[in-house]
Amino acid sequence: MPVGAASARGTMAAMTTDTTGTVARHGEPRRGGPADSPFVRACRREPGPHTPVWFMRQAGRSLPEYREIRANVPMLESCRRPDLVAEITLQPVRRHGVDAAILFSDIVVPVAAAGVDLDIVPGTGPVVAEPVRTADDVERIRPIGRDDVSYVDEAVRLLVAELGDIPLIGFAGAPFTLASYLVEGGPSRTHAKTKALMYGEPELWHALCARLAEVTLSFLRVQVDAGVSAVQLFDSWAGALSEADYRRYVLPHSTAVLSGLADAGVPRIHFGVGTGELLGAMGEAGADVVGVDWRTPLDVATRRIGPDKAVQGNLDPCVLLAPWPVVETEVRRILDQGRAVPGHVFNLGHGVLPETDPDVLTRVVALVHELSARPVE
Ligand SMILES: Cc1c2[nH]c(c1CCC(=O)O)Cc1[nH]c(c(CCC(=O)O)c1C)Cc1[nH]c(c(CCC(=O)O)c1C)Cc1[nH]c(c(C)c1CCC(=O)O)C2
Repeated sequence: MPVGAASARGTMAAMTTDTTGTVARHGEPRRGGPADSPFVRACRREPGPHTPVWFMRQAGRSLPEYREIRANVPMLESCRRPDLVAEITLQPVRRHGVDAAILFSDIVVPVAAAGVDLDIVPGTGPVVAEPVRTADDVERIRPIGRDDVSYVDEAVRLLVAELGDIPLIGFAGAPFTLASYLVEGGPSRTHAKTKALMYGEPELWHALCARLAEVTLSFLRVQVDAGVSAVQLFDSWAGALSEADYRRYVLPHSTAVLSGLADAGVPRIHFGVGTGELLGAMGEAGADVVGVDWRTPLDVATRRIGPDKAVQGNLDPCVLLAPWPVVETEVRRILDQGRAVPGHVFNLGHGVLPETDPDVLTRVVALVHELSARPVE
């Protein structure tokens, strides 16, 4: 069981709270808290007791307890209720024993707080009432502060107290991925309208991305100030771009977000799907850890990213639907590759699919811990 999981499991009777407010277990020496956890150590490329593992979209529809709690609550409303956010965030920690929790929220939450009229439609994703396509539309996206997302501040504080030594990951969507939802009006396979605006009206494009970077940075600042131990910037759809276009149209804005957190003292993870050709640039944006999908082996990724960053990934989420021996072989292969890189956080190459058997996730966590266990000096 990971350190501090007893807290997340709700056995608070076995806990004491020291003068710094940090929960410690009876009979155990005080440790360094989440900053000393296997997850944060791997992000810093420091050795730890085992390879840490968590799953993108671990809080969500693969869990029956999630479906139950969300039964009559719309997605955006659930993101705005700190009690629900805390409970849903803790569900996968209790069930799987993962090495990190990720805040339950969505990439469009700060954009909604900035005044964009949108909803998250079940089975579809974010849908924007009036797509953003003109300079006036961009102007209507207001800068945000703590008061606009006080429910996130509150939820993070609740969670940090409850999680003890287990780190909480905060997150936000990167400017390109957010811009795609805003310009298209919803999910898109080709991002055609987004790219048309990018190529056709570069000034407007840069104004939109600069505004989104500002909103994103403020949103992440609120989470850092409330106590998250790491942040992940999701640029899920950046892989739709060539490296040259990524560098020209996107990199300056994602850099504004990540470099804006250089003084925050928490690891910054930068993730996208289909970004094999962009990995070097995504590292340059100011990441400490670069997320890698299943298309690029971790050792190849590290050659592209450089030795001064850790990598996170990269099991194909579809492998979890295969028979267990296949899952085991793939986990072993990824851990072997992970041994050859400066720091490895085990994860999927993209989010958990809703049809995934949660017991398989639990088994993967145990297997990663078992196969990677090592003595620490
Ligand atoms: C692109 C993107 C979105 N949201 C997110 C991304 C980036 C990650 C990625 O690439 O998958 C990020 C996200 N969304 C959610 C989380 C929660 C934390 C976690 O467990 O990882 C995170 C990190 C909850 C969610 N966000 C959403 C759900 C499903 C809502 C439900 O339960 O009805 C959850 C749990 C909705 C959502 N929101 C979005 C999509 C594409 C969807 C799925 C649409 C669907 O298939 O229903 C936008």
